[in-house]
Amino acid sequence: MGAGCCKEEAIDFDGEIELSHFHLLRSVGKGAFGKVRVVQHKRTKEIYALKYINKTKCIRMRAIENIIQERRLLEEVEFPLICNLRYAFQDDENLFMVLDLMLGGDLRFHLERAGPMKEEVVRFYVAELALALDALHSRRIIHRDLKPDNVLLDEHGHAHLTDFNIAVYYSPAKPLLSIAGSMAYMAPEVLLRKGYFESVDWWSLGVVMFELLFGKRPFRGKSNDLLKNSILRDPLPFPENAREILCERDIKKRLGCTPDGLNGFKKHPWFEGIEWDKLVTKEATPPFQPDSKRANFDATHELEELLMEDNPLKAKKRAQTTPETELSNVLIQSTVVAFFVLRMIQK
Ligand SMILES: Nc1ncnc2c1ncn2[C@@H]1O[C@H](COP(=O)(O)OP(=O)(O)OP(=O)(O)O)[C@@H](O)[C@H]1O
Repeated sequence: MGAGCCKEEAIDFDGEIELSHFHLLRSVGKGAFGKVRVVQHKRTKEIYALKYINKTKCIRMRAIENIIQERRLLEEVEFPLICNLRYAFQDDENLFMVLDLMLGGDLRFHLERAGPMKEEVVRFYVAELALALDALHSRRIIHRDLKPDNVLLDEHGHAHLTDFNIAVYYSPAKPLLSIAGSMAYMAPEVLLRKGYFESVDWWSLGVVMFELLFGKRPFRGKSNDLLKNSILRDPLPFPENAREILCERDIKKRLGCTPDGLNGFKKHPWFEGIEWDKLVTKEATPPFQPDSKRANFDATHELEELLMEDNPLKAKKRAQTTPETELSNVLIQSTVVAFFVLRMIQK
């Protein structure tokens, strides 16, 4: 008879949330600082996405401030069309964020798989994203990185805004100056460095709308200078019936930025037929439902994890500190302190 070798340790679900509270399931994605996998809470059986970020890598890539900001913003925002944060915790190696699971894949994946989308499909996504942007802006948050890669579909086909890595709080009294985001989606006012507010997100939404409709971006260039030139000077690309919706260089005329804000946007004839109230509650039926029998993500992440992972994710008790973990914890703590001191000074 074999010895009883593998009895699972009792889990204290009433204590602080930690990795051992979850079953680790398949990998669904990989970002610049970490990976994303499906997890199931062992007690509630709820399924989530777990985003985990290696602390050492994060320090090496000078990204701690972004990660802290992402977590902080997500803790304050809860909206049906945003990929919400449910729990956050850490162990010695990783920072963990448990998010709503989006099984429908991101819009970049769908663009690459099926090419340009039908107008009614794009209209639906643009309308949902407009509501998500408005929810952020009403909390004085600018996303700054809206692009198809950062829009995730749930299993029914509703669009959710995600990736708050470079999102920021803003004050109407203090324009932002820093250049942040993916250049192809950047508004002219970011590139001109004259200061900007939330109008930049409405511009990016226009670029996304164009890309979903036509399968290519409206402004292109082989170098950053050429791309910048294209964004600042090329003729505005929209077809007449939707031209002034977005990608309008004059901020005063850009929909979403006009004095009637989101209402101006909702009233535009291109959105005729959209039932805005039903969108917020997700009662509207999406015009495209992702295929639940196929993986809606790049399966190489999973393969890579199986074949190449030399340090697979495991639930570990937080250790007696080693010099290395001590160093990363000290670095993280001092960055957190510096971050909040800086914010207080800025206020
Ligand atoms: N909540 C989620 N549900 C399902 N899949 C997700 C979820 N969040 C992310 N993913 C998948 O994981 C991939 C990586 O996401 P992640 O946010 O880590 O990286 P990223 O978008 O490159 O951002 P970052 O700039 O933070 O690295 C996404 O492209 C998406 O396919």
